[in-house]
Amino acid sequence: MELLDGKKVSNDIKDEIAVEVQKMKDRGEKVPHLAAVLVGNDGASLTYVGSKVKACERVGFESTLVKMPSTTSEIELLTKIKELNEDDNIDGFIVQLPLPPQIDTQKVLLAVDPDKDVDGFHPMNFGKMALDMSTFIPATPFGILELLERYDVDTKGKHTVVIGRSHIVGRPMSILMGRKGWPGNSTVTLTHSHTKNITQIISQADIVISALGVPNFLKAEMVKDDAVIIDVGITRVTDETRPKGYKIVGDVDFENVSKKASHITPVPGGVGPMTIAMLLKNTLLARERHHNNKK
Ligand SMILES: Nc1nc2c(c(=O)[nH]1)N[C@@H](CN(C=O)c1ccc(C(=O)N[C@@H](CCC(=O)O)C(=O)O)cc1)CN2
Repeated sequence: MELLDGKKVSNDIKDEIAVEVQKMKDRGEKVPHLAAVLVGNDGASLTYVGSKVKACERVGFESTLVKMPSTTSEIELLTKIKELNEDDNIDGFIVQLPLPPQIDTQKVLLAVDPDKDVDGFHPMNFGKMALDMSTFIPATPFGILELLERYDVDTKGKHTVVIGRSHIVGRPMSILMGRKGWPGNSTVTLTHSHTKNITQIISQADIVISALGVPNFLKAEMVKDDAVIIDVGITRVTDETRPKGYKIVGDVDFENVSKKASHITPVPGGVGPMTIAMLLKNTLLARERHHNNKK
C-alpha cells in the first residue's frame, strides 16, 4: 500500500508557488492577493480560513480576512462581495461555506465575479470545467487530481465510484474523473443517498472517492483488493483526551481498508491540505490572468 501523502505534496506545491512569487517580486510585479470572507464563528470554518491566511503568508501572497457576524443579512454580504469584485487590489476571493441559514448560498456564489472566483463555484466556471475549458477548478477535486498525478496513479479505463454529490466535491469530481486525459478517462458512477445497491457498486470500484462525512463508513469488506481509496470526509468527533477536545475522522476505516488498498489518503493529512494548496494555485492563476488583462 502506498500512502497518498497530501501534507507532503501540499508542502511541495507551496514551495513551487513560493518560487513563482519570488520571480514576480524580482520582476517588480505585484504579488497575488487572496481575500477570504467568513460569516459567523463556526469553529471548523475559522480553522480553515485561518489555514488559508497562513498558507498565503508562507508562499508570499497578500491576504485579507473579512470577518462578518453570524447575523449578517444577505444584502450585507452581497454588498461586501460587490466591493471585493470592484477592488482592483484583490486578485481572487472566496466566501467560506457553509453560510448561515438566512443567506441564500446560490445567490452569493452567483454574485462573485467569475474572474475572481478562485473557488470555481460560479456556474460560469463550473460550466467551463465541464466543457474542458481553462478555468478555476474547485480546490478539493483539483487537489485529488493533483495527488493522483503526482503519485502516478493510473485512472484510464478504471471504474471510479464517487460517494456524495455535493457541489464542492462529489459533482465536480465525477465530471473531472470522466474527462479526456489524465487523471481522467475513467468510467464514473456518482452515488448518493438514493443509490440502490451502493455496497455492491462500491465493491466493483477500482477507485473510490468518498465525500460523505460519515465517520468510518467505508469498511474493508466493502472494497476490492488493490483499490485506490480517496477519503474526503473530515468530521470532528469529541475526544476529551486531545488538547483541542476533538479528533478528525474520515469516511474510511483506515486501519483495515489500508491493508487491502493499493493507494490511500489519510485523514488528517490527505485531501484537506491539498484543498488549501490548490486554492493558492487558483489564486496564482487569477493573478496571472489579471496581470495579463491589464497589459
Ligand atoms: N468556500 C469554500 N468553503 C469550503 C470549502 C472550499 O473549498 N471552499 N471546502 C471545505 C472546507 N475547507 C476549505 O475551505 C477545508 C477543509 C479541510 C481542510 C484541512 O486541511 N483539513 C485538515 C484537518 C484540519 C482540522 O480540522 O484540524 C486535514 O484534513 O488534514 C482544509 C480546508 C468546506 N467549505
